[in-house]
Amino acid sequence: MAGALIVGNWKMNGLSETARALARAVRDGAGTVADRACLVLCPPATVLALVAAELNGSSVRAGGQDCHHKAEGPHTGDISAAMLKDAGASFVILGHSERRADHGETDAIVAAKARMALRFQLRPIVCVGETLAERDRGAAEAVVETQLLGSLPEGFAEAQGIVAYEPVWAIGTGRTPTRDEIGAMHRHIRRLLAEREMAAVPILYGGSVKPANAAEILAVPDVGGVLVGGASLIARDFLAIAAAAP
Ligand SMILES: O=C(CO)COP(=O)(O)O
Repeated sequence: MAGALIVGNWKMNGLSETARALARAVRDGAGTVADRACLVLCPPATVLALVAAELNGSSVRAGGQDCHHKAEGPHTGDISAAMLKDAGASFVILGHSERRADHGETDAIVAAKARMALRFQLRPIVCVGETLAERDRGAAEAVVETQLLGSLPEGFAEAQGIVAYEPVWAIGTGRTPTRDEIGAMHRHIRRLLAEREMAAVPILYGGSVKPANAAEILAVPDVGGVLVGGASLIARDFLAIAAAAP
């Protein structure tokens, strides 16, 4: 896979008709950015199979937003890595801050989920990021380091795992870190990965990425792509973000 990874996290948005139309519009526009970006759509699990069917035969891939840390069993309401794979996913977002906050996901659980993803040939996108309070007290790098080291399983780099840096205070707020702040954190993550022989792992930035700031963010050294929430629900905006890849 060459070029920047542009991943759309639809979160809890998308019924069949809108999901199908959005997937189709992204698929139809993907050709114009194929030379510099790889597109991935992560819809809710209920529409994953129909999104994957729309994307079939195109360069755009589908992904899940979470998977369980066990392979199968008595876990009412949960979705396994094998189910995501079966529905057409090739990626899965793990440890998103909304899940860490709403579902008490610890680093150890995120690592166990990532292990499942690897077992079922899904590329895990493991999210890390500090809160505003943590940044304000100068703990951002330490927090991200702890999350990173606790959340990545053995074999992560070999299975083409991906890390996403998403400062919690930038998600859905319209507020983004400066270029220097993004660069410093990505450099920090790059060094931590390199020390563990994971230098090739792509590092995405996420948090209020829009067409207006995408070019600036994607040009920051060590930014290998973006994880897009709100703007991924509008095909034109998502494709404009992809077109901003250098
Ligand atoms: O959480 C995000 C992607 O996973 C970012 O969301 P927004 O792009 O809506 O800020």
